[in-house]
Amino acid sequence: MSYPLVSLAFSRVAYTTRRQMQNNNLRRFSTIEPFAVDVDTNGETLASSFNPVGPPDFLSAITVGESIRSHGKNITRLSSSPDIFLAKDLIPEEDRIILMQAAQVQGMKVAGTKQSGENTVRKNSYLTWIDPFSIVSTDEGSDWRDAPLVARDTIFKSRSCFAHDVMNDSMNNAEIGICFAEDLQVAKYDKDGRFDYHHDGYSRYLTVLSYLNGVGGTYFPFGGMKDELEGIDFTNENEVSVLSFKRQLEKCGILIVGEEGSDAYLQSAFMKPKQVVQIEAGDAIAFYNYMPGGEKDLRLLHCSLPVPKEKWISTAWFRSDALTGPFASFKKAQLFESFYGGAQ
Ligand SMILES: O=C(O)CCC(=O)C(=O)O
Ligand SMILES: [Fe+2]
Repeated sequence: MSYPLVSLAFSRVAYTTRRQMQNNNLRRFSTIEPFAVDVDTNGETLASSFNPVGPPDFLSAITVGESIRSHGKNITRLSSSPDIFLAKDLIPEEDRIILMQAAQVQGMKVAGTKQSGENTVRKNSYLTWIDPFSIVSTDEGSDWRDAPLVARDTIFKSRSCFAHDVMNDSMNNAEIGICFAEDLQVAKYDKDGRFDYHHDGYSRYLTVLSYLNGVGGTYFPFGGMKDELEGIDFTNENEVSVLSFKRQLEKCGILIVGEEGSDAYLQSAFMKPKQVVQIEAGDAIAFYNYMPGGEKDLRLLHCSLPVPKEKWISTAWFRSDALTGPFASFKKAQLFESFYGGAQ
């Protein structure tokens, strides 16, 4: 039995497993709701909630403000729809020092991500990438030479805590067609450095951002705004119209602050957050940038506000070219079938 290729002509493919098709001899598709699978068996309930580009089940299960302990870390849900989590103490101090030293030794480039046109959206910001698999000798005794090991460990912890089981399995099996991790990015902002509103894009379905020196400044205008956002299709808008919508809101979003405190940010008229979350050095936030159907979720727009002092972060990005974009539903049905299909 093959997949209903005819449905591929539509931008949405029915999320119907092969087993279901065999059982029901049915081909269902919808151009409105790709995951509206009728629920009449446990298998189908599982299918309708199966979202490999979302949080793992143990995190999906917790509500905003609730914490759990998993993989040795304390994880709290900061927002639901969009999903944002906080992990305490993801990177220990000695590893943070190694990453910052290695970035400097390796050399950091001016970060100049371009938006359309010539405007660069980052200011006073520098970055480098730490290759987790570069072969290094520790003979010479410099701590920063351990950086690849630290990068590997950081990426591994990030995905163990935050990637869906299916994605972790795929990464364990090096199925890069489904999911892979980028090298670890280390970025530094000088005082007044910033990174304007953006969506992480490039099929980066999961971002795990760790604060290396305890300075925050990350702002999610639509974090923690589930009810206010009811009925708005954030996949059909463009970033400009989404941001103009934001301007209508009196108070919105989640601001992450560190040891620098919130005053510097709140004095600017730039934004009025609904919630301020305090982080410490070593803490990490994780967020999921794509909808189950593969569309960019613009509720995950975020920025780094201009920082009052030097700021260091490292970022682990997990990408799925297969599960973002127009054929995501099709690929997801295939994945569901291979992971859960046999169990029914
Ligand atoms: O520096 C921050 O707080 C945000 C960084 C960020 O959004 C990115 O690197 O994509
Ligand atoms: Fe970002």
